[in-house]
Amino acid sequence: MSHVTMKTKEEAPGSMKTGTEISRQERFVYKDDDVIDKPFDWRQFLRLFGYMKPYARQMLPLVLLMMVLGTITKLAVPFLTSQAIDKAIAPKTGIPNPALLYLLTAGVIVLYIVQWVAGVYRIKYTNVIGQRVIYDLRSDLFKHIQKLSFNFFDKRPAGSVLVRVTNDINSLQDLFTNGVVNSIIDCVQLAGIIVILLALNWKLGLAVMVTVPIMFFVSTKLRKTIRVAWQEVRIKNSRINSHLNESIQGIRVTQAYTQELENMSYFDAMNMDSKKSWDKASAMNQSFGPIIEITGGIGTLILFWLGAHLIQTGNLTVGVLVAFSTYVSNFWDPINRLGQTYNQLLVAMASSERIFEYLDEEPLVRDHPGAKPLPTIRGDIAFRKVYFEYEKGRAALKGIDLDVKAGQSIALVGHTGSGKSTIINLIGRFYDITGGLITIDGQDIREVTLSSLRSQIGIVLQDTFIFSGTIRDNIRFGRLDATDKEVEEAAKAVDAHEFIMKLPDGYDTEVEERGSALSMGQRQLLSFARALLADPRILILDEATASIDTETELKIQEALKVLLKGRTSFIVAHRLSTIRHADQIVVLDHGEIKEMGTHRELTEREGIYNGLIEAQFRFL
Ligand SMILES: Nc1ncnc2c1ncn2[C@@H]1O[C@H](COP(=O)(O)OP(=O)(O)OP(=O)(O)O)[C@@H](O)[C@H]1O
Repeated sequence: MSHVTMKTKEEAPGSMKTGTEISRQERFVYKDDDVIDKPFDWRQFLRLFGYMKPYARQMLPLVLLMMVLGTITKLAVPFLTSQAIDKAIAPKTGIPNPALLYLLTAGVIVLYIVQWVAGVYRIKYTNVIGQRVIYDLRSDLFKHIQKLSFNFFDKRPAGSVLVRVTNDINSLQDLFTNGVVNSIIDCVQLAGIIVILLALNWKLGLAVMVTVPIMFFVSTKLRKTIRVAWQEVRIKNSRINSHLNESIQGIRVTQAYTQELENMSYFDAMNMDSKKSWDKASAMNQSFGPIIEITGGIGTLILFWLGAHLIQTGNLTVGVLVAFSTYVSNFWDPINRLGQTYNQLLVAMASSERIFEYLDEEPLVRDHPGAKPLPTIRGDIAFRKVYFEYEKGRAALKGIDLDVKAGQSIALVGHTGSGKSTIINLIGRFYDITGGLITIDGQDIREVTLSSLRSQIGIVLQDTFIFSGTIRDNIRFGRLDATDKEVEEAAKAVDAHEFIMKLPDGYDTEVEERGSALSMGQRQLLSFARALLADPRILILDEATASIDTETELKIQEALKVLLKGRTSFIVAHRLSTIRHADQIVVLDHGEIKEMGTHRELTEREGIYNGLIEAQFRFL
């Protein structure tokens, strides 16, 4: 793996870079694969083809039957043609045999029909198998990615995850729908042609095939470079996709900073890069065609030269020569296709390696063996000497001790980066602590099942994620079996009902992903309703920092009171009104608790809290 950065111009050693150059060159960094030519990995190959297993029994026999029928009929036609020439049109006796000619012609027609029907059904069944395999792979991958822990997503841009679920899976599609079956057909056909050629006239057969090893050698060498070139195209496209995803997600910031032109020129460079690599690979690919044609031409030359000689010496009939020429022309196609399938297979192996890498990624946070479901909780939470680091050697929390009684509300305050979000991430076990113990009602949270723990914790994040769908669906996300009435009651309780009813279709108004048509305050109220509907014993809330008008602020404060009532709550608090009402305020600094107490207790001290409060007032 390597970091790939776009460079707009070559850096001269020791040259000075301007700010613009630095930002243009190093602004976007995407993690790509290197173009590597790995030895064939049989275990991975078997794992990949294991996906065909569930369908092999039902459909593979049918596919094989169609394949055999198709191949036999294809190979039989030239033979019948040779018989028609030698026995019906120009037999040794000199008397043509029209009856036999009609019979053989009818035979050829029947063979073509069988070949056509077999082809139609073979394609139909292989497509079904291929599509099912792709469906299974895609859904396995999606299911697995959903289970992966936060740390997995911390390390990867969304675009690159997206590329694996889309591009990499798609690149397997061709192999499964065409490649596999076609290559079996090609092998059978090739073997059939070789046997027939040798049986018809072994001398001529061997002479025609003399070019095969030469062609094989040349093409193997060439294909390797072609394959690497195509791999490069794939990597460049994958980088474009990552960048596209990032650009669209960040379009508002781009426009706000009027960076559109910069972005366009960066994208242009990427696009051009991709086009160039495509041109290169495609030109290389085209060079392969003439090699096959020249070899085929040499084969045909040998055939007619030696064939004519053999006919003159009475060792070959015209019919056999005609059959030979058809077989020989059918000989190069399978060889060509086999080479292509081999390339396709190697590309698929590279893709499947990337897919399996994700599938093999174990969620860091998972149920321990013997984990029991957490019974319905009261909501006592305790932190005992809790240590945590996201990256080895960089402690984010250092020995946190905290006791929270059921029903209490805790406000977490502190400078940016002091560890507030980290604490709330640990309660829901989105990361596992590196030292110490966190208990809920006296139970170590690592000893209970994740689903039983998380289902009893409600989380309202600062970035309130609204999914595409109706307002009703978005609130119901808190508890999927809630009735419409319950959804509306939750909305009423947090005072969201009024604004929802003003929307064009009320609760049935469709909102786009991220709820961009809603205001920040509205999104927040919706997420409160969602959390209220879930009715968790423990509530975690990352308060939005964005300033909202006083009226909405009051609304949110009222909604919060409803939401927090009777629940243990942790709030990353930014507003004085929220902080003041908390039962305990925990002041964090560089991952440690520096002060703890009620608002009154803390304001009486000359500590960090006082400094934070004063700073807030200074800006008012
Ligand atoms: N996903 C992550 N990977 C690595 N380090 C992280 C990650 N998230 C946070 N950190 C680091 O852990 C420390 C604590 O971060 P945390 O997000 O808990 O701070 P915070 O108090 O919530 O800050 P803010 O008020 O700015 O949200 C910081 O030094 C931060 O850089």
